[in-house]
Amino acid sequence: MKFAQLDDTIIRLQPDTYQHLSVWRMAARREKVRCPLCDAPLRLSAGISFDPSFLHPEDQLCEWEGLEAPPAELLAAHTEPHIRQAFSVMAEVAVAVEKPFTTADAEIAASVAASASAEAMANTKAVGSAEAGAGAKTVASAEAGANAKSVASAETGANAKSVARSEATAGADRGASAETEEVMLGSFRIPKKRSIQSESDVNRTVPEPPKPPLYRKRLMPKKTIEHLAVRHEEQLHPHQKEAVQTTEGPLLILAGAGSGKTRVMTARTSHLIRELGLSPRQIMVVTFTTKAAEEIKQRLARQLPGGQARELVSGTFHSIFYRMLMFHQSDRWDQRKLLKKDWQKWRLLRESGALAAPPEIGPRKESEILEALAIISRWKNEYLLPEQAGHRVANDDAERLAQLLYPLYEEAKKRTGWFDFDDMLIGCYELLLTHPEILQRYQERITHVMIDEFQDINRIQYETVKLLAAPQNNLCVIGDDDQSIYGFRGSDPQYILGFTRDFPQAKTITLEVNYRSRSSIVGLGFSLIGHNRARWQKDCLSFHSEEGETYLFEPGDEEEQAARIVDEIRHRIETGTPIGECAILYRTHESARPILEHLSEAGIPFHYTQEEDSFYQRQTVRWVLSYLRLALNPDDSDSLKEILPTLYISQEMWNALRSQAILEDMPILHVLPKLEHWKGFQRKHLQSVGEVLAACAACPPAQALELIYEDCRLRDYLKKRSKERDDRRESWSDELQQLLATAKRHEHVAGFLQYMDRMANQEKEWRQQQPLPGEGVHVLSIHRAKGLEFDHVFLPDLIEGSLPHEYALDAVRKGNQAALEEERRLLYVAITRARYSLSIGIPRERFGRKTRLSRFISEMGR
Ligand SMILES: Nc1ncnc2c1ncn2[C@@H]1O[C@H](COP(=O)(O)OP(=O)(O)OP(=O)(O)O)[C@@H](O)[C@H]1O
Repeated sequence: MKFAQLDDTIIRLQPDTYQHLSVWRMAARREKVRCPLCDAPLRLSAGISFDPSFLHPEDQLCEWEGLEAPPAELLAAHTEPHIRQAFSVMAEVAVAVEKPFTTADAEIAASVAASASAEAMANTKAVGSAEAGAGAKTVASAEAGANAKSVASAETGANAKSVARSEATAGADRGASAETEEVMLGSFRIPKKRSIQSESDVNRTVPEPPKPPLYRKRLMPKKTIEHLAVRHEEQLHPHQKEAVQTTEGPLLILAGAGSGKTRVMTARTSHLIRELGLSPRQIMVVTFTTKAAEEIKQRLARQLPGGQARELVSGTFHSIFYRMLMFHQSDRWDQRKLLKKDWQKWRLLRESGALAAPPEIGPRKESEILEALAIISRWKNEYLLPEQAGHRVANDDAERLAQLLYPLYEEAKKRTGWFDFDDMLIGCYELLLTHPEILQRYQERITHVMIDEFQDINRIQYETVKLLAAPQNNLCVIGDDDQSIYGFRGSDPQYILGFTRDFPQAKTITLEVNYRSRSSIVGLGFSLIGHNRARWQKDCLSFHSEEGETYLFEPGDEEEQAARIVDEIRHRIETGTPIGECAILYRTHESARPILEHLSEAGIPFHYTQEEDSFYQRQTVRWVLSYLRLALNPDDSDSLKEILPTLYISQEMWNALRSQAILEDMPILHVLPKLEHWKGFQRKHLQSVGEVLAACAACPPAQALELIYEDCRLRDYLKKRSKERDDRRESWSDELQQLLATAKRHEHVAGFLQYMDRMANQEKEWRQQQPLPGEGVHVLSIHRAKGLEFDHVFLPDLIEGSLPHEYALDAVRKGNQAALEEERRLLYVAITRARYSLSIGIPRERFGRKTRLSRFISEMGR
């Protein structure tokens, strides 16, 4: 149904009220949104492809379910003018669910409030609450009103001031002016300059209400794509067939996304064996992932008799090269000596004494060493040996450090027998180069080489392949320069772009028909990628004439974005989509967390490969949660111990503190300021921390967090710490905001803490227990999605700083466009994974800050 009751008010779902969806969703979670007829708690279902509605519980039959408009008699009981009603509803909901408005809500509320008469305002319930009207100054957002109110009601008058202060900072962050004097009106603050005394004044000064967020819009491609004119009855398009049947000499297959590379590779291998009589042992097929190699083998197994497919030399570069090394030099390449992780390399450097050797290195942070190791790895992939790298002109400090460390790292490995992945590539190349007899054996045995995803090859891989393929050079490379997304690992699209220079006799075949995606999806991808300069110009045709679904949606923030995606997935599953055909592809892991939490809450199984450390285990998150735990239990010594560094208390003081607590038989938090050791200002601060935490226990969790960030000075501490560590990413700030966003969904601190504990435990399960293939939604990074396809694809956070990523924007500011081109290719890969529908999320706020639309949106569509 399209309406519901929230306390005494009838709320209606129609385009001009959609901006309240996130608030109403939260009220619904607390069972405050009910059916006016049967009083059942209603769920808000607001996905992407359909308009929102309120739903009864599945087992509740009600004759109003599905009703579009409230019956007249119901409306008659709610006669307030629309504007006043909207204001009142928003104010009430904000207080009822203790959910501060987003900035967008606040702006709308402020302008709605200002456009109604002051008198009308005075009549609304929210106006006149003494504590809210305390005349707090300089708060820029309506959030502050709600906060000030709940803090005051928790009888922490002193804190109201500081919450207001912290909100002012947050408001200023989001671009609102914190300088303007304001007055309280209900839960809202209106700039004092805007008189609310007379209607005519109001009319003169009222700003236009901001554009309401877009619920959903069809995104049409800038460039129209033609459809394949002639449908071919056969399994292969004539160009695909030509690629399959061209078996002698070098061959470059330039293939657009979804144009059938995997199909061609399988058909070509099968053709070589079945038609030309080659043994599978003569064919080497290199794929980018082990999974892709397996897929080709499985497809071949269906076509070839008796286990022949298993004899094919196939796999990733690393796996094939490693097998060769093990065969010829097994003692040198013992797998137990493989440095798989960066921290192992760092430890090796540290323990070998390399870091202490040359004085130029000086004391270095772990992050600097790891950055230098990444540069070393890139150099090795480019086959730049230590001496050559040492002669390069270093671009920055990180490269200078890498130049110093490179020979030391190589020396340390040599001495101890350890090796890394890059050594395997170099090892194989040098083995073939220095042992002509071994090379000749391979050259005679392997007569045909095929390489998939050639756009992501690096120099050392390419040089090795050239050795193996010689002298016949039956080398078939397949790739799409537009899908080159591993620049940071030393891959370079220049190799695919320069293949015909290296092999002038090479034949080039272009596959231009996209068989995978519906036409508007193909069009969006093609329009976008056309903005890259460093690429082969290709035409693009769509096999399918149906348009498909391409949506932009604009949720208030990342939480609402996650809720919308999950509602849409639930709807798709209910209408028959297999669950494994839905995929959420993200640029960075921060985008995944709210989505995983919402999927978990909705009980929808998902596949997720954790690539980074757990959000819930990060130091900043642990500190914040420990503060909250201490607020609930001042005797929680583990939590106090955890936050000691943030209070500038050394571990030595810990014993004194514990003894004192036992002596005085008092909670440890209460003993804290009493120790004799403290200087005046420190004692004062510790005293205030105790008081603030006592107040936090009674606050809604979002307000409690604000108090901890500001009044316990956790934000100051984190800022200082990150400056000292020269941490340019400042990820702590995003972490604080993510916690705040999650806290806003909870009513009580205890409930929020329980939820976070549950998520932390579930996250461990997410890592270990994956649903069976096809039985879960896929949540994966765009990098990992390469080569895959799904019916419905969701792309969250298409905003500046996320995609394109901040580091690419930084590079652009320094005049380097290459990173931006790689970001564009990443988005191209993401778009072209979708068969039927593509939904792009643009949250208006993220991490509590206003966002800007990704520049890529206007490049691809309108
Ligand atoms: N000739 C064809 N007729 C019908 N369907 C085809 C044909 N060629 C390929 N397809 C289908 O198109 C889809 C994309 O094919 P495939 O995965 O081989 O493309 P790809 O070029 O490897 O894609 P990408 O590089 O984007 O990962 C698959 O579902 C495949 O079955």
